[in-house]
Amino acid sequence: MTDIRKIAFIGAGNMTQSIVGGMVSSGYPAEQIFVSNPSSAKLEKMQSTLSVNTSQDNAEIAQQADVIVLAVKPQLMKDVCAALQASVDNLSEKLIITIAAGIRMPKYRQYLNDDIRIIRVMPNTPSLVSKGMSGLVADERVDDADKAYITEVFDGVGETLWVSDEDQLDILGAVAGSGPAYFFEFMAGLQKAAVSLGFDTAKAREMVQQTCLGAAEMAKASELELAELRAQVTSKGGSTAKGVEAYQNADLDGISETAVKAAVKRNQEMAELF
Ligand SMILES: NC(=O)C1=CN([C@@H]2O[C@H](COP(=O)(O)OP(=O)(O)OC[C@H]3O[C@@H](n4cnc5c(N)ncnc54)[C@H](OP(=O)(O)O)[C@@H]3O)[C@@H](O)[C@H]2O)C=CC1
Ligand SMILES: O=C(O)[C@@H]1CCC=N1
Repeated sequence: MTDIRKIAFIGAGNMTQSIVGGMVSSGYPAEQIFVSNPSSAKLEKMQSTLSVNTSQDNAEIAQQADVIVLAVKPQLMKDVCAALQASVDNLSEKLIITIAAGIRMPKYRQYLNDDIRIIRVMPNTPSLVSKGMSGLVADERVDDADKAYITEVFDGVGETLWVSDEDQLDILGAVAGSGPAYFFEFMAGLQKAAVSLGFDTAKAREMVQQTCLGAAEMAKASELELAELRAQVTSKGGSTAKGVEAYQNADLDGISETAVKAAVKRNQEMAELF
């Protein structure tokens, strides 16, 4: 990192723990990271495992930070922002990052202040193991130094993709933000199948996770189309063809499209609701 700023995470939930864990592993100085949460257990864990600064007072850490990351559930965002607006000086001098799904930038200007510099980031939990995929979109008031800073932070925990507008961020969120959940669902199904045929859970899990990891790494390393990689596994008249046929008969592509569209729709609904 070339540009180290004091960064305060409001909310110490799953996503903050993934991002901060990945940041510390990638060398971001823990003493420049602040995390707040109403209850203490998650803070104590983060303090002891990552040596970051913690507080149960959002305003206290926001006040001293250069960058504020809003990482609470969308339904709490309005109240959390209102409390910050009432208690933190010079909000417009700070860079505001929000990772909440759905809620659009004009709402934050309404809740915080008209002059804020704001970037929306849509990360995912594999940030914890530095394999995250984060989408970003910035308000026009954000300058190149802010963009470079936040790109470097999220590149440190995986890969980043800037998108042109918030509609695209909703789609990216439905694919990459939610994607790990779809993937775990699929993995759990494979694991259950192995168990139902006689393997114990530990062995079933090992074979599923290593297979998925290998396939994902191969897809990333290869320039071949995914269909070609699939064809390489599928011997003519062999066993894979029968398995793939079962997935195709159940319309796996159609299921994925339905899932992504449902998640996009919910992002749009949350934009209206919160
Ligand atoms: N999880 C994911 O994969 C992704 C999540 N996101 C977004 O990240 C945000 C957080 O999600 P996630 O981490 O999963 O949610 P979690 O519920 O795990 O975390 C939210 C945290 O906020 C805390 N909190 C509640 N009230 C306040 C408050 N007033 N001030 C400060 N903190 C508060 C909660 O504390 P307590 O538990 O003690 O009440 C909890 O620790 C959401 O907006 C979501 O849309 C985006 C991309 C991916
Ligand atoms: O489920 C959610 O709303 C958030 C956004 C992407 C992943 N989790």
